[in-house]
Amino acid sequence: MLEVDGVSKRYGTVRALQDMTFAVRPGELFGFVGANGAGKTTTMRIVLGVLTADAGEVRLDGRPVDAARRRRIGYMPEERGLYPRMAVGEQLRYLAELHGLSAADARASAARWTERLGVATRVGDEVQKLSLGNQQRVQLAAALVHEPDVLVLDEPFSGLDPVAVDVMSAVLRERCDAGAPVVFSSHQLELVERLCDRVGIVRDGTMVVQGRVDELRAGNGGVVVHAPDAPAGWADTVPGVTASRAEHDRTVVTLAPGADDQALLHAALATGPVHEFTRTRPSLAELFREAMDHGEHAEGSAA
Ligand SMILES: Nc1ncnc2c1ncn2[C@@H]1O[C@H](COP(=O)(O)OP(=O)(O)OP(=O)(O)O)[C@@H](O)[C@H]1O
Repeated sequence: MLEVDGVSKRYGTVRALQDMTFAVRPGELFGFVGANGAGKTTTMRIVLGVLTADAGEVRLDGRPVDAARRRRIGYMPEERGLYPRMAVGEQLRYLAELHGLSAADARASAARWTERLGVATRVGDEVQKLSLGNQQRVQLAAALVHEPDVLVLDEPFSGLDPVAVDVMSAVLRERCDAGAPVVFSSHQLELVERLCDRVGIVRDGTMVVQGRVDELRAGNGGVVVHAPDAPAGWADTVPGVTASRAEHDRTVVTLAPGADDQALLHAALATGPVHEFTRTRPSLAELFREAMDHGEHAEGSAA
């Protein structure tokens, strides 16, 4: 389990992180989202020890992350950081050996990951000669080549074509299924929604929303009702309804988190026939916008 606990960080007068707190469990894919400058990269750099926190602690399996524990983390930094003039295979073997693998294991691991990530034919080429998307595949191979127990990836999907997105998604899911905690940042919210078990939304250096994707989406639900004989405002007095509006011949109702939709259904049926009663769920993008607008603290499920 990877825990970021009460981490704060300033760059001079800029407050980059304020009491940043979240945990990623073994076998969990955690999506880290937030506006530009929200503090995602700073958090990841602190996890990897590239930066030191002013306050708070990062723990791996309950213990502060020291040099030995840090070696168990696979990291894809935002600034990437491969050696442009070194050949792909040589670079991966070097990184694996740097993390303690024997020469034979490093060779086998580099071969396995370049094959898995579709860059096996490029092992002899300098990194700078690869397209950006292929460099990114190599960057993921670099994060994985020492067989880490934990993955921390800063925007691994940016700039990838749809096929590469599928490869990257499959590999991340695979590592999770093997029991690793995996955290990655992304601005591609549809992808995060589809891929992640849990998400955290960061605003101004603080985690403002976190929870299971399905629970967060279910918690703020709405209902579209088509009850043609219902009088205007029929839903307004139903318990649990926080807002309702007419949209063409439908009523669009917002329910409070956890409200019973059956009370609404009974109220609709009491007005006459009901031809449609559909639960709608906000997308992660809508939840994100809401979190940016309001910024209140909200917990989807216990962290
Ligand atoms: N080296 C630095 N010196 C001064 N301020 C910095 C430095 N690095 C980051 N910051 C500031 O810290 C805040 C958090 O930046 P950070 O890069 O962590 O955000 P981010 O969520 O990763 O953003 P993005 O989505 O744009 O990558 C921002 O206000 C940024 O301007």
